[in-house]
Amino acid sequence: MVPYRPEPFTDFSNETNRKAIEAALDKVQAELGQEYPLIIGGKRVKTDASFNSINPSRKAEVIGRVSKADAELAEQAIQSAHETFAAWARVPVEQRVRLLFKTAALLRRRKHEFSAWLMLEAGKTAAEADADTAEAIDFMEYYARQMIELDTTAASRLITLEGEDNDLRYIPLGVGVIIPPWNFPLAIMAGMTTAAVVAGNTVVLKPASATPVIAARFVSLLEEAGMPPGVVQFLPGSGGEIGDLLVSHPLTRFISFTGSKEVGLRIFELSAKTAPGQKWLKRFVGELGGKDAIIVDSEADLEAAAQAIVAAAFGFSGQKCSACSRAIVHADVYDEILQRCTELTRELKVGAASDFSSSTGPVIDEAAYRKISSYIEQGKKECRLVAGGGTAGEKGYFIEPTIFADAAPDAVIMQEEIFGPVVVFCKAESFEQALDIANNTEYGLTGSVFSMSRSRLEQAREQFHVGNLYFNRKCTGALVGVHPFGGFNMSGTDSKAGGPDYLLQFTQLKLISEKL
Ligand SMILES: NC(=O)c1ccc[n+]([C@@H]2O[C@H](COP(=O)([O-])OP(=O)(O)OC[C@H]3O[C@@H](n4cnc5c(N)ncnc54)[C@H](O)[C@@H]3O)[C@@H](O)[C@H]2O)c1
Ligand SMILES: N[C@@H](CCC=O)C(=O)O
Repeated sequence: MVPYRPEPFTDFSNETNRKAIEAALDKVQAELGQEYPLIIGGKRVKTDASFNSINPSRKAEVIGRVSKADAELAEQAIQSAHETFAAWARVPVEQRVRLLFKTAALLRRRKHEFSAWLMLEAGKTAAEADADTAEAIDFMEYYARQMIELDTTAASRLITLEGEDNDLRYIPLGVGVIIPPWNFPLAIMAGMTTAAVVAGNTVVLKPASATPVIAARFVSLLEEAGMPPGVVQFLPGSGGEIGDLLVSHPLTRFISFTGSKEVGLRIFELSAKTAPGQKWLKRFVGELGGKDAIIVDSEADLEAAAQAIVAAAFGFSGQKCSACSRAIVHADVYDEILQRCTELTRELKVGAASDFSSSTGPVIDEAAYRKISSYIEQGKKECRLVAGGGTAGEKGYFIEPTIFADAAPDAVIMQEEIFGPVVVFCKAESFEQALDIANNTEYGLTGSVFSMSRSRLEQAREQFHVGNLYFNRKCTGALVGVHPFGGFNMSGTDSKAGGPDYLLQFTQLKLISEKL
């Protein structure tokens, strides 16, 4: 087994690669409109109730028609996962690990196809889609190795005592409910699902309603790689309709959620209640929102800072929990940075994600379009609009990359997660004040500091309270195994996805001691 290394990104300026993704787009385009049933116990279940997944770049285009689970089918899914758990938990680790290696290999061979699905269903440009697919591969490659590490080293960490044979092993928890977001609809969904599965759990996967087709295709890939029936139930449906049942069910042992603070808090509170017949404390793993800031010090590489702000603010139209939604800039360099960011932003082209000339695509759906548009109106009341602000909702959900300036630290658009292509500039009179402004939201996910001063970087290392802190680089783009990902406060339980401790959340430790 070779050491883990992150999957290289694809250079689409290379003609061969460009032709490959274009061919994949043609192939996927021809497969649009298919029906996607639920999968319970390995059986396909087609329901009368269904919903369409649409292309946010061309909202008249149906990506697929997806069956919709109701309470009865959610109950069946939990029961199926429960019935399968005993057998799956006994499958040797090397077989569970092999499932992830084989799935990663299948995905690697078909990565442009899956990236094409991401371009059409999630509105990701080729580069953003490729990064999402690469991260899905990385999660599986990394968690497979982590599971081997846990399984082979646990007992060796015990203090040996003469006259005793002591064994320590990581065993699974039970039935997990996996609830991923739509914004990394392959990577985060796959990472959450396969981490739980490789640890020996069985799961009910409720995909995000905006991106169920990519999830369906990933589950099929797991089956192709040899996953037994009943290990993963595929249960698309309204979170509002079946979410509470899944979360509060007595057979649910843990919930792994990635999404908004609002929904995450609801699930966290619900999971704390003990249902009749429940005989464990449910575990909640939650990765929630962010209001991430890039601080630019008076002594900084201003061009690098401006490039990073624009890339982190408008990549995937700002629809990343790690996005730079606040630029906190020292007064000495404020006007210069703002000017440069404005220039760079005006060079961006918003368009259909499958149009290779687009710098960024649409936002995900009507609700997001309306929410971001309302924040833009709020920003016009609170701040100075410097770039963008335009919207175009006729064909798709397009919003111009938007810059606001001169915000007060407690402005609404400086405090609340917008989750769109909007960045707000705020002036700081000192580095200390910049840190105070950066720390003054309820979140704590990512942040960056641009400074050439070692003492200020060290001050930020201690005082900038975020789970992923970057120096002199953008605040998005964590790599699996390199930048374990998760944050503080209302950004969640800091599960550190892609990190050495992540699998621990889906296992429990058993000690067996024998007197010799
Ligand atoms: N911290 C991270 O690692 C991370 C990563 C990606 C996204 N996010 C956050 O996710 C949010 C955007 O994603 P989103 O719009 O999908 O979030 P969301 O909270 O609207 O939905 C997340 C998931 O929860 C489901 N859901 C909705 N209501 C539910 C309910 N009542 N019960 C059970 N499930 C329910 C949705 O169908 C979806 O699958 C942003 O806040 C972003 O910051 C965080
Ligand atoms: N892990 C991703 C963000 C995931 C949330 O949307 C990054 O580091 O940019």
